[in-house]
Amino acid sequence: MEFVWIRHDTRVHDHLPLVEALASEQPVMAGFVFDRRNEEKTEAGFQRMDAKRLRFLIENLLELHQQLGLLGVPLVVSSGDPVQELRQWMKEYPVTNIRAYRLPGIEEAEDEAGLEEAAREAEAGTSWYYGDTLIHPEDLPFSLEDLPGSFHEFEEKLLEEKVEPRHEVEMPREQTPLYLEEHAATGEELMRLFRDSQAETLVNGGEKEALRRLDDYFFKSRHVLHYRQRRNEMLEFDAASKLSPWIAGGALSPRYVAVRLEEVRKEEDAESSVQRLYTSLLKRDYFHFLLYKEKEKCFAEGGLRKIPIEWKKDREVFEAWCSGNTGYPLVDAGMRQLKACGHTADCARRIAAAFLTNVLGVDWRWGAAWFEAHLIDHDVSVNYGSWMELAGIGTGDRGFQEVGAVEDGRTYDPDGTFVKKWVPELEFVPLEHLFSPYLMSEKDRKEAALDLGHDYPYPIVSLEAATQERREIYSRSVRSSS
Ligand SMILES: Cc1cc2nc3c(=O)[nH]c(=O)nc-3n(C[C@H](O)[C@H](O)[C@H](O)COP(=O)(O)OP(=O)(O)OC[C@H]3O[C@@H](n4cnc5c(N)ncnc54)[C@H](O)[C@@H]3O)c2cc1C
Repeated sequence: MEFVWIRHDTRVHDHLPLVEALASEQPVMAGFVFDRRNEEKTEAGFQRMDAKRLRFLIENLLELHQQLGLLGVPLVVSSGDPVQELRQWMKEYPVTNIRAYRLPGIEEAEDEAGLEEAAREAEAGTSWYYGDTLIHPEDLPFSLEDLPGSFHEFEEKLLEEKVEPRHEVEMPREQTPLYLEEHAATGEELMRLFRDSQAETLVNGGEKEALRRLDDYFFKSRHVLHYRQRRNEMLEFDAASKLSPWIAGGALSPRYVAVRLEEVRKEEDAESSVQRLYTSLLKRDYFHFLLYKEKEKCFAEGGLRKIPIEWKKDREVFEAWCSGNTGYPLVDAGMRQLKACGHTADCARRIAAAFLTNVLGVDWRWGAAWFEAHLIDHDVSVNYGSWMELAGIGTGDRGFQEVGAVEDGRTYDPDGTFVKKWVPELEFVPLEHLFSPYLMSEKDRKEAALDLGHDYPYPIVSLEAATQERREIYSRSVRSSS
C-alpha cells in the first residue's frame, strides 16, 4: 500500500506525491498528524499555535478529506509526535512506500530523518519531493551553498538565467475506492474540532476557497492589475492578493498561482503588477532556500550575521506590544488586527516587528514566536527570515532600520481608516494627531473625547530616545562582532 504523508500540502491540485502514488497501481491512503509540538509553550509563555491558526488548519483538512474521498483515497488523522504516529500507521496498515514533500526547518528535517529510520525498520520505502517553492531547488543556477546573500541578487540571477517554475502536475486520477472505517472517523473528528474552535479568521481555509479567491482577485474583480500601486494599503482587503494563508498551509500551490499569473500577464497594462506579484512569490522562495541552507542560524539570537546584540526579555513591555497597547497607534492597530483575525498587511508587520526590536529592544525571537502563534499564513522560513532582516541580523546589509511609527501612518494609512478601525478609542482624533495623539494639547484631547492614560495609553517609550539608544547598541554590537 502507498501512504501519502500530508504536511503543508493540504490540496489535491499540483500534488506530485499523490499523482505518483495513484499511478503506482497500489492502493493509496493518506495521513496527517497534528504535531504536539504546537501545543508547547514558548519561552515568552504562550502556546506555539493559537486557536486561529488551528481553526484554519482544520478547515484546510476538512476540505482535503472531502477531496481525497472523491478520489477514493482515505485520510487518517492523529495527534502526537509525527514520526511515532507514522510508525504506528506502518504497523496498522500494509504500507510499502511513504511519499511526502520535504520542508525547510529544523523540526521538519528531524521528522524526515526519523521517518526514514522508521520506514527502514518497517521495510517500507520512502519517496521525497520538493513542492513548497515556485522554483524547484534542482533548477537553481547555483548550489544551495552559493545562495546569494541578498534577495535582490537572487532575483536578478534567476531572471538573468531565465529560470522559471516547472509546469504544475496534472490532477490525480481516482482509484477504486479504498474503504477504511477510519476515513469516516476522520471526518467526524475534524467536524468535532471545527465545532469546538471559536476563533475568527480573516478568510476561511480549504482548497476550494483558495481557488475561488485566486479566481476573484486575478480574473473577476481584476484587482491584481493594481497590485503594484496598492499592495501596501493597510486596510483594504483587495489591495493585495490575501493568498498567503492558503499558500502557507499548502491548500494552494505557489506554482499554480504562477501559472494563472502568466495568464494575467497577457492582458494589456498587466505587466508591471504581474511582475511585482511574481517578485513577492520569489521572495518567499528565497526565504525557503535560506532556511534549507542556514538551518539553526535562522533561529539564533544573533541571526545569520551572528551579531551579539543584547536583547531585553521584558514581559511587561512585550505584553503591551502583543496586545496593541504601546501608545503608538500605527503599531497597535496592526497588532490588534493580528490578534483578532490572524492577519495584517505586510507594512503593518514590518512596522510592528521593527518597533519591537529597534525601539523596544525586545528579543526578536519573542516577536517572531508571537507572529508564529497568530498568523494564519505562518510560514517558518518567511517569518523568521523577515524578522532577522528587520532586526538588521539577516540577509542583505541594511544595518539598523528606523521605524516610521508615526510618519509611515501618513504614507500607508493616509486617511486614518486603518488606525480608526483597530484603535476605536481614537475615533474623534483629527488626522493630524492620529498617529501621535500624545502630542495633542489638553484642549484638543477634550474635544476629541480622549482621556490619554485612561482610554488609550501614553507612549510606552519615547520613540526618538529609544531609537537612539537601540541604534547605539546595534552599532556597538556590529563593531564587536567584526
Ligand atoms: C515580520 C514579518 C513576518 C512575516 N511572516 C510571514 C509568514 O509567516 N508567512 C507569509 O506567508 N508571509 C509572511 N510575511 C510576508 C508578507 O507580509 C505576507 O506574505 C503578506 O502580507 C501576505 O499577504 P498577501 O497574500 O496579500 O500578499 P501579496 O502581497 O498578495 O503577495 C503574494 C504572495 O507572495 C508572498 N509574499 C508576499 N510578500 C512577501 C514577503 N515580503 N516575503 C515573502 N513572501 C511574500 C506570499 O506568499 C503572498 O501570499 C511576513 C512579513 C514580515 C514583515
